[in-house]
Amino acid sequence: MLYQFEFRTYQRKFKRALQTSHGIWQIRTGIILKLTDKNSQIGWGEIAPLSWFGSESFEQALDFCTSLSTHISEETIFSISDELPACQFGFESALSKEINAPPPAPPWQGGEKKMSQYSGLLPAGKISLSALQMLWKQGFRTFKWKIGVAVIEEELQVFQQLIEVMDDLCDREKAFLRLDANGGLNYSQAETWLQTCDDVARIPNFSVKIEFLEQPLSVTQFDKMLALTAVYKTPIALDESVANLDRIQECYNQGWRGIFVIKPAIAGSPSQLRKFCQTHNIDAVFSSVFETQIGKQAALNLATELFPNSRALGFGIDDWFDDNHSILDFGF
Ligand SMILES: O=C(O)CCC(=O)c1ccccc1C(=O)O
Ligand SMILES: [Mg+2]
Repeated sequence: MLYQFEFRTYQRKFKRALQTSHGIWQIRTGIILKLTDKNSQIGWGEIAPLSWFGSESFEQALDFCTSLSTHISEETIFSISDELPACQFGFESALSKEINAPPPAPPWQGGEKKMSQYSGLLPAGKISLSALQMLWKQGFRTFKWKIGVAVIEEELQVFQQLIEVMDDLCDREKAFLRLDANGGLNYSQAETWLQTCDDVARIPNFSVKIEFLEQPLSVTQFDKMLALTAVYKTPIALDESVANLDRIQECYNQGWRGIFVIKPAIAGSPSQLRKFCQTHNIDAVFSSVFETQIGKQAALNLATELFPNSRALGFGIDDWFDDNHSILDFGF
């Protein structure tokens, strides 16, 4: 079967630039795909590359889309190179036709998931304290905070304030905090953070649980992260190290049984990812790459299918964009 293929690029501006240990990110660029079959049935997909994470770049994805003809087959889609994982995701999602019209309803308006099933993303630094209050009011009870951005002494201080504020907000319920270093710590800093988190777990009557430390060290230091899991109680989650399915498989084969952060939009072919997750019992956290509702819906559908009762979903990022200063033209 041949599909008529059309695409549009988009640009979305962050309200406040995303700061990670990789640097500062101001604008999210991506591509919306539209496939129309011979019965005029439409499937939508999204390519949201993250080149600093190891996926193809926006330019490479755009070159690929431009190189295709206006009518493409399933064979073309299922033979997209593994070098283009975000394209594999976008085209396969469009093929599945599960997303009917852009933009699909936000998941929390559909009623199938509550805010408490998402993790809200806090900005790096002290401003996280006011962001926490806002996200708490919206119903989030799991939060992720970026570390490895400022000097460690400063971040440890904000961390103590953050968990105190969280504990004060808790009324019999529990709250969870994830720390994401984006590979920006050295070994001794990683030890300091893990020890600090282990200490939090021993505070009597404390309502805040440190769920995990995400990607403390760089991708090249897999063995060291594996070693750290044997020393500290606080779990470690790999993110950059498992950016695509090949890397997920590699880390699994090298003995990783800690948490895997899966970002479906850059992980590669969803059908291959499905196969892997169905044959290996992994502890997974699904996470956003700041895709639009189209990619997000496809990613969440996969997450819910594969891990129906999993950890909070890392898709609590809706407040991050300023769409009055964005170019989002889905009017095909
Ligand atoms: O995972 C989440 O909760 C939010 C998404 C997130 O942190 C993220 C978003 C875009 C790029 C990288 C990352 C990351 O996890 O490092
Ligand atoms: Mg991360």
